Amino acid sequence: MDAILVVNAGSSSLKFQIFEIVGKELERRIRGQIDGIGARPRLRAATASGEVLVDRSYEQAAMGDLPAAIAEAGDWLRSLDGFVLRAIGHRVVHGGPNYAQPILLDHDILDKLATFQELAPLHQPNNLAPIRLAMEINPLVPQVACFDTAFHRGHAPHTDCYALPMAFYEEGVRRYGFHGLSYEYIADRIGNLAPDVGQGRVVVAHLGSGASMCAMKAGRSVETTMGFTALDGVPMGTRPGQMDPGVVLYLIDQKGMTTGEVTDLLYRASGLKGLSGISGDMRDLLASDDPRAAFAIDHFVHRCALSVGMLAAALEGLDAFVFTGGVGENSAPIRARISERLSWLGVELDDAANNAGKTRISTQTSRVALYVLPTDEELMIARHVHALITRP
Ligand SMILES: Nc1ncnc2c1ncn2[C@@H]1O[C@H](COP(=O)(O)OP(=O)(O)O)[C@@H](O)[C@H]1O
Ligand SMILES: CC(=O)OP(=O)(O)O
Ligand SMILES: [Mg+2]
Repeated sequence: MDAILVVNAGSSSLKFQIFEIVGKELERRIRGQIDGIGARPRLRAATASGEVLVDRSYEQAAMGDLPAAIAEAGDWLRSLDGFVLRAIGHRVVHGGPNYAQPILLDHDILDKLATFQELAPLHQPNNLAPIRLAMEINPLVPQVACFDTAFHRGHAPHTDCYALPMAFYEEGVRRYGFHGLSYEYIADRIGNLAPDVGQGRVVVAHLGSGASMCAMKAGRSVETTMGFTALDGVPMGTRPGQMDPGVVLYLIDQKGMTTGEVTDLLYRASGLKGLSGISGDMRDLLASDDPRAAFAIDHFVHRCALSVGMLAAALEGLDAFVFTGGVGENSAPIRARISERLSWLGVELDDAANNAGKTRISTQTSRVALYVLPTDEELMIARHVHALITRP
């Protein structure tokens, strides 16, 4: 069968899906992921009807990083029969100032995308590695990059600049924003689920290992919490979120830290992991009775609540709030903690609906509708790829 393979390398997971091309439609055939990379790696894949094809756990040392996961997932995918790959779609986190649309990849473009590696060190190298691998193994199969930054590209310049001399903006020092494929999918989903809400003022919280929020008006991004890199905004599994840049100067000047050491601290050793000293995985913190775990969760909830205030100000009001991403989709207690902090905005959580994992989790009287919508970055990528390869 004719198929599109989609690859999505996140900071703690490698997700993949295979879609069959059925005329103008796409039908999901296989969905898989290696998650818990660096903590408790596990490869799982299933058919669209839920039949488990593989479920393998690994020692942390056996799969300590994304490249190891890419190799393992690649081996497993190559063992599948029956698919004729018509294209491979990739999530590429940083598109810089010039890539605002999905693009057919060649070696030149790949080299240009590699220049953004320093702006997304946890992602970009891992996004580009499977592209290079597939180019070697399967040079005739078209490959398409879909960018996490693209959905935010319509922001007004006075909102996506930093208050630095404008020359920096011109050379690309801007607030790009990320998780755009997730937000684009959610905008589409909410537009179908509740068309009035989709036309309104919506804040979407993508809370995963990386986390950000997006303010949407009529389905378009107008503001977001992440910036030049995926370090900004709300605290994450291993990244601090918004921080005074003076701290970085202090680390370099007073502590004598090198660029590499600061990069490592900010991308891999901060956030929930750094603050708790226990883990960057929200599941571990929720299960722990160590007060440092509770402290890190308090900080996370506090910073999320502040960000919603900022984004509601950008929208001049709020009609709906959506939880998505690994934490947003799966953790009723975190949703409850954040919702509680939004009561001043007119948010009323329906506890029973929240605990039952319903799609709509606000009460009938809530001024702001609350939703839990599982994201599907891979489907969004597959749609872009399909449109691009079938374009006349
Ligand atoms: N039941 C759960 N409760 C709390 N957190 C969860 C739960 N399930 C998954 N998570 C969190 O989701 C994170 C992964 O989210 P995901 O969006 O898949 O991450 P990535 O950034 O790698 O794409 C994990 O680090 C874990 O902390
Ligand atoms: C941009 C980003 O942080 O992505 P992820 O959440 O997949 O790590
Ligand atoms: Mg992700």
